[in-house]
Amino acid sequence: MISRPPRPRDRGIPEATVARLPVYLRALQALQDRGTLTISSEALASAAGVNSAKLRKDLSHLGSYGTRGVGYEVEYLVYQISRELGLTQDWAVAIVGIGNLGRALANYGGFGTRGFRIAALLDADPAMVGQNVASLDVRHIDSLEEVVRTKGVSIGVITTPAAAAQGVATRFVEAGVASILNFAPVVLNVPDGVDVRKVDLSIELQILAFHAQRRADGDGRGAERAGLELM
Ligand SMILES: NC(=O)c1ccc[n+]([C@@H]2O[C@H](COP(=O)([O-])OP(=O)(O)OC[C@H]3O[C@@H](n4cnc5c(N)ncnc54)[C@H](O)[C@@H]3O)[C@@H](O)[C@H]2O)c1
Repeated sequence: MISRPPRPRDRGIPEATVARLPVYLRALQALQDRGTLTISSEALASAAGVNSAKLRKDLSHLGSYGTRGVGYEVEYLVYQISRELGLTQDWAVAIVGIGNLGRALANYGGFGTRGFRIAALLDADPAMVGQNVASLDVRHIDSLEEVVRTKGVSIGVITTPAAAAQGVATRFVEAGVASILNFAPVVLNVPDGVDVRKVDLSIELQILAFHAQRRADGDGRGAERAGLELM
C-alpha cells in the first residue's frame, strides 16, 4: 500500500495557515523562476507580505523549519507546500454556466500549470451545447452526473446566474463532487463534508472603496460612514 502524507486537515493545520500556503507558494515559484535556491524566512515573509514569525509558525506545521543561517531550500519548500495543498496531483474541474465568466475561466491558461485541468464545460442553453470553448465541447447540464463520473471531476465551478446556482450545487454534490467554487452571488446550502469557496469581486471592490474613502477623508469619519454602509 502506498502511504500518503496526511493532508492539512488530517493533521490539524489551522485554516488560516492553509489559506496562506498558496501565497507562500506563489512567492516561492517567483523566486524559483529567478533561480533562487535558498531563502531566509525574513525575505520570504516580505515577498509574501506576512511577518516572519507567522511564516515560520505556518511552515512548522508542515514540518519545515529551515536551516539556521541558510533559510529554506526553495525547491523543497515548493514541493512540500504543493503536496500539502494536493497540487502534486491532477484535479479535474467542471465549469457550469458558460457565459461571460465561465468562458473567461475556461480560456484562462494558468490553471493547468497549477494542477487544475478544466475537464468539462456544461450549460443549460441548448444554443450553447456543442459549441467549442477552450478546445472542449460544451455539454448539456443534464449530463452532469455522467460527465463527473467519466471525467473524474472533483472540483465544480459555478458561473450560472444566482437563481440556478443552488440547483447546480445540489447536483454536483449528489454526483459526488465535494469541492465547489461558487461565483454566483448567492449562499449555497451543502451538506457537511462539502467545501464551498465563494468568489465575489464586488465585495473586494467594496472593501477597496472603504479604504479609498478612508484615505480620501483623512479624518476617519468617512471610514465610519462607509463601515456602516458595508454592514
Ligand atoms: N464572483 C464574481 O466576482 C462575479 C463576477 C462576475 C459575475 N459573477 C456572477 O457569475 C455568474 C455568471 O455571470 P455571467 O456574466 O457569465 O452570466 P451569463 O449570463 O453570461 O452566463 C450565465 C450562463 O449560465 C447558463 N445557465 C443558466 N442556468 C443554468 C443552469 N441551470 N445550468 C447550467 N447553466 C445555466 C446560461 O445559459 C449562461 O450561459 C452570475 O451569477 C454573476 O452574478 C460573479
